[in-house]
Amino acid sequence: MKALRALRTLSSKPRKTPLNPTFFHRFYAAQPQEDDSSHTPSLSDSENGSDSVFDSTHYDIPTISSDSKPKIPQKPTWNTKYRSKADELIDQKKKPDDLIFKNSSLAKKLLEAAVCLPSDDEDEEDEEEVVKEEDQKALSVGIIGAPNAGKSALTNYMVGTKVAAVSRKTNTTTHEVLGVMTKGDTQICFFDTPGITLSNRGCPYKDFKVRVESAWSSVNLYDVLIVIFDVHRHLTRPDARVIGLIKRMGAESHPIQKRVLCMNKIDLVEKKKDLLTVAEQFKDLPGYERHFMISGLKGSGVKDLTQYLMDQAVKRSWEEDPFIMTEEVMKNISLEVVRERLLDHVHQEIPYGIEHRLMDWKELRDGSLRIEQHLITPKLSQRKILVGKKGCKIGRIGMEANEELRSIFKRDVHLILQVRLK
Ligand SMILES: Nc1nc2c(ncn2[C@@H]2O[C@H](COP(=O)(O)OP(=O)(O)OP(=O)(O)O)[C@@H](O)[C@H]2O)c(=O)[nH]1
Repeated sequence: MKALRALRTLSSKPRKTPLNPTFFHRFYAAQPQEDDSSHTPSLSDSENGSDSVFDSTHYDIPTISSDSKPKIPQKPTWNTKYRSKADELIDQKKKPDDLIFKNSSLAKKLLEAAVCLPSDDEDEEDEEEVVKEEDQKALSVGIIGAPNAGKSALTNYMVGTKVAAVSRKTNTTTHEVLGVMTKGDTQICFFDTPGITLSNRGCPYKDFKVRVESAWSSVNLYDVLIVIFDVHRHLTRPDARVIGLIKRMGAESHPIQKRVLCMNKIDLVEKKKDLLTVAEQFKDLPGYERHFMISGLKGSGVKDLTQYLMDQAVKRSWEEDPFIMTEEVMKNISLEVVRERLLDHVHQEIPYGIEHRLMDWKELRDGSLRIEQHLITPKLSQRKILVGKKGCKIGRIGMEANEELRSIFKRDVHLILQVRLK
């Protein structure tokens, strides 16, 4: 939500569609916060020992400067004898058959692509051009689905950076996050709605209620609504509530909004004909303009979906500056990245109970970032699990997060994570 607000302020123009005015419960804050540890019962040194702190300067982490040393282009390491044999097989000169020719040229292209360095043309493709306001097109897209359906993973894949924590547990989307994809003259803003669910496992009731209400109230405000569900789960353990959601959203076509149904996680479905059975089940719903079979995590089918969305964009000036990643957004990303690592490494229900705060954010003279975050646990036992033996768990979380932040922000990052008791 903070990211959302921060990005909105970039635009001097008032937003035409008021997007989701509802108050979202904030699980964590992106603003550096006052350390109120003075108000909490103080810990003895042994309880709050140095192993509860991860400090990236204590580890041998490569720096941007060490990375940027000129790289000598690597020569292929294959044995030339085998290479010429492979060439021979691929060419199949003695059998000029159409299919063989197609396969061999495809295989050759793949080989070439695998060994060649990115060309200057590809670099240029990534460069964004200034698009005049009168030429701009825009689209707002909401993604709705049951918890764990893969909304965050799909958003991340399409936007291309970490905007929402993805995890194995449900209800990880604790606030609405805006992802912006700008390609050519078109800008698409994605709204990753918090899960609509009838089960409140893993999150307190009050929070749960706010989330459900806010998700429903935002549904009608988007130009396009993606209704997403986990098709693998649907085939193995169909959930009546998910079927209810799909049917409800597709019951009748919306006067303005276009709705599409996305069957996600197709990579997990072994028998592909099972997908057709599911498609058949929902094919008569008049509310959906298109059906897509996708894997938001692996990317299959996402290109078609993205193209469909690009085609829906209308002449409207962009809401967001495509060139700027504001500090506010960076702060949120730093929290999301750490949270994602946390969810990956701590398999108990702990991540939902801890408070996650950004305590300090500084851009240093050399351009690097110093980021300090605190993980505050309600129980000592939880703090111990998070810290791990001699600090190995928090160390691992910190190392991985530091590395990822460095690659997202393209600068050196000095990350400090402190685990402490409430
Ligand atoms: N194999 C596979 N796993 C996926 C796919 N999409 C998402 N996942 C996994 O499913 C889990 C849930 O994904 P999320 O993107 O966090 O789901 P969500 O709908 O945002 O979840 P909530 O925040 O709880 O509403 C994660 O472990 C993802 O890695 C997919 O296409 N294939």
